[in-house]
Amino acid sequence: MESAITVEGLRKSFGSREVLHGIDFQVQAGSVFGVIGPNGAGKTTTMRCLLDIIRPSAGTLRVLGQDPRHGGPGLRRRIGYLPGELTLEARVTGRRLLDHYEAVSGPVSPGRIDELAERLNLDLDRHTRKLSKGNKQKLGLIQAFMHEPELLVLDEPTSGLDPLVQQEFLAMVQEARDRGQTVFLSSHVLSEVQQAADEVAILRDGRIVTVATVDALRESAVRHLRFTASGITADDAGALLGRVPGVGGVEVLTAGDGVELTAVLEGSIGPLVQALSRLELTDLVLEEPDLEESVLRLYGNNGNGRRGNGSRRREPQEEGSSHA
Ligand SMILES: Nc1ncnc2c1ncn2[C@@H]1O[C@H](COP(=O)(O)OP(=O)(O)OP(=O)(O)O)[C@@H](O)[C@H]1O
Repeated sequence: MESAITVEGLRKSFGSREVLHGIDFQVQAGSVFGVIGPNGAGKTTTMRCLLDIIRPSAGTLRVLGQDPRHGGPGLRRRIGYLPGELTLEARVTGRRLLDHYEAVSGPVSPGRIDELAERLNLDLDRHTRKLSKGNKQKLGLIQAFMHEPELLVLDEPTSGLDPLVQQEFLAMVQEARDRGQTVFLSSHVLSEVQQAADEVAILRDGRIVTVATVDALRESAVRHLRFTASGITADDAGALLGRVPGVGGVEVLTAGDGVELTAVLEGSIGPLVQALSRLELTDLVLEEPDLEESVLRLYGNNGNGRRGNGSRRREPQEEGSSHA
């Protein structure tokens, strides 16, 4: 598949301080690609290089088949950009401001602006200076989406939005993808990238820790499990669970008539279900895969991409007896 963005060996220094240390990734055309990372990881700097707002210190960039340095206004019109820090201090209404952006970004279908404003619940007749942070963000989203650009570059797009509007935004991203547009977005919240993106790059301290599909992240994710069972001792339940492949961190919370255990499952669920079928369960909770935890493990303690302490497995005897 054709790539909408190609980044090779991207480095950026501010003065003597290098903040991007050689980044490589590709965004396939028509896909949603999320970059996540903690504050200061380099997400905004990467986006600003892609838009030629700042110039890389080294590396090769291709955006919609062109070097952003030479793409000029023609390339710019093919991109919808939501900056991370949106400053809207003009004494004009939202509608006037969007008219101005339309003159710059190219034609917008009739009714499109009102449709987006309605979806995001934004009053376009209010002065932009008087808008709250969330409403300014909505205006920024409308100007990025309104001309249906081939590529959307969205820096922390849900910042300041309430949950209902966040859901509407995610629907807009899916629709853009369905129309064949490419979406490149950043966030420091994994859950929203996870909902929206096909692929995720994890950035930390100016380096890519990993690039993975959301499905792959989900498969490698850990799940937390809790159950209560009757007619079995804590030792036996602990020993049984301890023998199941992929199960670790077994803790026995209570022991009375029955037992309550918590554990962590990594990998396939099949062997666990088989083991549990031998118990008289009175309650069972298997949580959604915790991608946040997997990503933190991928960060590792030093962000070098090695897996952290995924195997917290102890001997069954120890598990069963030490907490009972
Ligand atoms: N114009 C600049 N001059 C000097 N340093 C800068 C400049 N812009 C960014 N930096 C530094 O580059 C590093 C990466 O910043 P960047 O804004 O790209 O991170 P980020 O991942 O977008 O973080 P956040 O989630 O906080 O927005 C930070 O250490 C930041 O202080």
